[in-house]
Amino acid sequence: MKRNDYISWDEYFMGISLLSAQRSKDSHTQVGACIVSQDNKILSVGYNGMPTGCSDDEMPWDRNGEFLDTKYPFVCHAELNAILNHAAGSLQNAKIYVSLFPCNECAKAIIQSGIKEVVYWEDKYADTDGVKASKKMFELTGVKIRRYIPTNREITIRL
Ligand SMILES: Nc1ccn([C@H]2C[C@H](O)[C@@H](COP(=O)(O)O)O2)c(=O)n1
Ligand SMILES: [Zn+2]
Repeated sequence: MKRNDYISWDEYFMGISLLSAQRSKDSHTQVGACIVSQDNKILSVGYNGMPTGCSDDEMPWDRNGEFLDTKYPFVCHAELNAILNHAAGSLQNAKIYVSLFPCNECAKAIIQSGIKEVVYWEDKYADTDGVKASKKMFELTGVKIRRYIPTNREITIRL
């Protein structure tokens, strides 16, 4: 008999986004992203981290202080990493599952890559101009945004 308590597509892809975030070295905010084709094939994943070749141990992870002493000018966002990690093929009409609503820079990359839907977990920076700009660009370009509705399903993975 077929089991019927399997996870939904949304749970599967948001789960992968949240799992990917666990790879982040950022102690304040860990972000994960999972890009999926129209027919629910996983195309790419990413998380926020320093650019390849920039040592996680040497780069700053601070939030405050002189700009160049903080993580902000250096860290590569989860969404951008997921887009760039997709080495081959097109992202046209794809969906992106993200654990945090995209900033304006990632929004531009999402739009330019052809992604047509953003499914997000959290929008904790909704009051910032960056996120307001993202929403304006998504609206103008017809990129659908949808908040993931938590199901409260618990899955234990013993590693
Ligand atoms: N949509 C986003 C927004 C932010 N990030 C990254 C960039 C930083 O590593 C971290 C935010 O740090 P905070 O200011 O909360 O200390 O999250 C991202 O990958 N995607
Ligand atoms: Zn971003």
